[in-house]
Amino acid sequence: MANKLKKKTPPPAPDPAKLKEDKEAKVTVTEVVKDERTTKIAGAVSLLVAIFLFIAFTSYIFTWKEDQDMARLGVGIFTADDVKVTNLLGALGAYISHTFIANGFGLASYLFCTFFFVLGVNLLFGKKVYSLARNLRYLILGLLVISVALAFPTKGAEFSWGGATGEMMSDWLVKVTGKVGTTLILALAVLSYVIWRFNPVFKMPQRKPRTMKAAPPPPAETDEAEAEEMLPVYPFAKGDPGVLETGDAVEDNNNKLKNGGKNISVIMPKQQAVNEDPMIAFEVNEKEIAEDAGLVTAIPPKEINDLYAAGLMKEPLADEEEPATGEPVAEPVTVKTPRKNATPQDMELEIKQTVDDEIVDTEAEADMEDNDDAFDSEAVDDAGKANEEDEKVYPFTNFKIPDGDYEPTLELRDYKFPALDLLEAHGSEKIVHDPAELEANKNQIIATLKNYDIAIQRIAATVGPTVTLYEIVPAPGVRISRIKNLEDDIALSLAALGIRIIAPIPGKGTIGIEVPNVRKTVVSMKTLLASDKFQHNSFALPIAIGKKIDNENFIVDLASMPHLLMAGATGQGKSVGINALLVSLLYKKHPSQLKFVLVDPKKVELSIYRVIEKHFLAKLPGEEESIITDTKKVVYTLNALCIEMDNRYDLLKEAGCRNIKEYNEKFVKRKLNPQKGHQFLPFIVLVVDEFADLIMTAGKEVEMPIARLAQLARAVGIHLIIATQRPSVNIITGTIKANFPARIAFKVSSKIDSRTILDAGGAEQLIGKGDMLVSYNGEITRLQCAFVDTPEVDRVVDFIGDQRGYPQAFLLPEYVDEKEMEGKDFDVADRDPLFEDAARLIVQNQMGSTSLIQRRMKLGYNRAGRLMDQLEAAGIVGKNLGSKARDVLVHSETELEEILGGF
Ligand SMILES: Nc1ncnc2c1ncn2[C@@H]1O[C@H](COP(=O)(O)OP(=O)(O)OP(=O)(O)O)[C@@H](O)[C@H]1O
Repeated sequence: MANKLKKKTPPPAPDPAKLKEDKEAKVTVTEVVKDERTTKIAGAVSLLVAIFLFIAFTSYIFTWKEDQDMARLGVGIFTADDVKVTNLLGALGAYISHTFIANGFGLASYLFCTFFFVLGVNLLFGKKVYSLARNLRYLILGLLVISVALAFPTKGAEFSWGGATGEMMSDWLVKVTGKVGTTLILALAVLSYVIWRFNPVFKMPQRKPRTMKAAPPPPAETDEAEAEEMLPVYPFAKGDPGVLETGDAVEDNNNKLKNGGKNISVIMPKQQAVNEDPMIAFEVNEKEIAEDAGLVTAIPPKEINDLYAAGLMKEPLADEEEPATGEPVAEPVTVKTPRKNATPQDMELEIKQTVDDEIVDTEAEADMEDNDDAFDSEAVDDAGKANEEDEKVYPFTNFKIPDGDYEPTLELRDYKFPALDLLEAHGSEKIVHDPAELEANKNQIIATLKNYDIAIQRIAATVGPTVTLYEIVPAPGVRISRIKNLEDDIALSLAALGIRIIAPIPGKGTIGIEVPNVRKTVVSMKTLLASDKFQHNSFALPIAIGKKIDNENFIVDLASMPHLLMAGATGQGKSVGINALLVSLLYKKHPSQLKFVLVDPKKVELSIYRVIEKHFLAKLPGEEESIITDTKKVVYTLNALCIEMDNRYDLLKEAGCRNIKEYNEKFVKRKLNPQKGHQFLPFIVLVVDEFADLIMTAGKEVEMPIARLAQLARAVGIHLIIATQRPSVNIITGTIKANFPARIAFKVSSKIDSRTILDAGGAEQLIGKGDMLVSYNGEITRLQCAFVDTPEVDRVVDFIGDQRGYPQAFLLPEYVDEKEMEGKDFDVADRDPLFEDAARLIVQNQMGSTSLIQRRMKLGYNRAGRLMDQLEAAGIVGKNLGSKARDVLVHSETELEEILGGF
């Protein structure tokens, strides 16, 4: 040691000339002003001024009497010899307080403290923590309103509550409007100021959330500053919505967090808050976070026990369970906040742009009305004036119909599409942001990870209607599987049900943690249907299902799905989901284009649609009820649908078309002869509300036709929506599953059920009430299902049902149970009831073709073949000639009537 000390030689003295030269070259006044330290010092000074004013003013309230004589000396107070002031801040405090309070604005002068505080914080932290412009507006208006409001009722009092300015303005007001007028004006002004400044959401202090709706309405010319006013507010930063930095403890009652927010900066990106889908970027100061690591242990043992009891401890998801959250809508855009004196700890404003652009702000709601009109009139226009234009785009069919072409809607040409105002917005359409909740969850996630020595680079949040997605970018070298294995720990530390970890989010290189929001937002059907994506798409069967986490509307084409399997435990939103699908189709399709076959073993869920029987429903010939509830009838109906499918395939084959779209186009262009059985083919959507019930009672009899339809019916425009409460393997068999690539899972009771429906876990962790996972196109997306209430559906179907419909429901082909017909084939007495009709058809057309009977009489192949055999036996047609049509032996109808009369 001694040696070392000895060896240590003093550094060589710097060359003074050189030093001088350097200094002169580097330091300029501008640089001093721009220097980060100068700004920080200015910030500190400003904060000091705020504190100084606060103490001086407060002290003045108690000492003004003693000090007022001194204060009246003006600046002389600083030079007079015998000055004795009692203000805590001495002569300066007394003088300034007197100037601000007595000569100025009375107690409203406290607003100056907030102004300097805001200025100080902004300068000190080198960023726009609070909006200065907004505070300036609050200050100016507050000074005017508060000073007059205080001066008026306290006129004549010893203490100058409203200051000289307040008194002067109050006197003037009294002179102009009288005492009563002044009272009213002031009451109004104070009320308006309070509403503007502390808006009504502050009435709920238990959570202190702030919705977008709660933001003050922006003035006509919305600028950046105004936009900021719509940002959420931190509880402790009351009145300074938007941004938080270095907050003290953010305490969330639900999460029992203590001391969560220190040294973490949060920026609420204003642009997104105004639009929708805010991406809230948290920047993490890792060094300091280490101190927060103890947070997890802050959960009391009792709560941990509760969480165990609530079943929160669960196995981590297996690899193949990891679902994709939505399509990669747009890559996050990173915008460096333009500001001076950037330091390594500086924040970045990360904005995740979304595709969708409606909802969330109040403006969108106002637009809704316009959308209603546009949507409505467009549909009615298209339907009603179809033949007034030379060439028109047929409503929602996506092909053009020139003059002279067949118009399928002609029979119901006055049909009016339901208007959007039949639906409700369901109160809050606004995504609720609770910054305290976000902050607390973020801190918990970081702290939990930190506990396991997992460092992260960044964490960002996307607030959805039901859940918030926290995206984590782990530090280089961190194994993803480690984070995945912490699912239970994170769920435990957040004390919330329904947490899912997606590691990694496909295509993004981040890890997602979905945490349910404390306050959830209802996604109304109305918003979805009013959206541009729904109104202007080229889908054959557009269905609005719900909203993704990033608030993008999930609107897809049922025709390309092409069938949908829905499962979910009872009470989790299945029926609402089915109604949402049906209502979206009713809003987009003309009765000539779409028919529903509704199967409802529960007998109550779909009966509401009975009133649209003559417009949109299909049923078996001779049936009273159009909603099928009886299992036997369901079997008949499914088989009838199979016959319809076969018949349609025959038609398509004959027309040389590959699918229903080509066929209908050809038919509309009058290239197909209706005399040969051709007709415009509407889409048919089969909806089964409780599939499990059917399988239990009819088993294979139901499963087989369903599987057949699912395999083949797509090209001929028959689509299936099958829902079940019990997604067990004996209900959703391999055959069914294989043919339903698109599946929806509402909350289910077990992971096994989730695997049965989605081939992946996750649905057991949903939170119910329309929270769902959709497996579509190989991706699993979490959605909040659109909500449409029964009264709304009632209004829509009544609106349709009140209009003129077809004379009867769309008739499906008749199905006769083969077993019932056995042994009756050639018994003349037991001849098929349709024998005479078939005979007339054959004689009229002079064509002994089984497929003609099949198509025109809407019969299955077997029954048509049997009829043909009976016709042969009766001598009406000749022998079977293989692929060629049989000879017709009766050449006129008179001759036929004679033969028939003889039987
Ligand atoms: N998308 C949604 N948004 C908000 N709340 C919903 C949503 N879907 C369902 N709910 C709530 O959940 C309740 C139950 O929904 P629903 O009747 O659709 O359940 P279900 O799964 O069909 O039940 P069941 O199988 O017993 O008929 C509804 O009354 C509603 O309050």
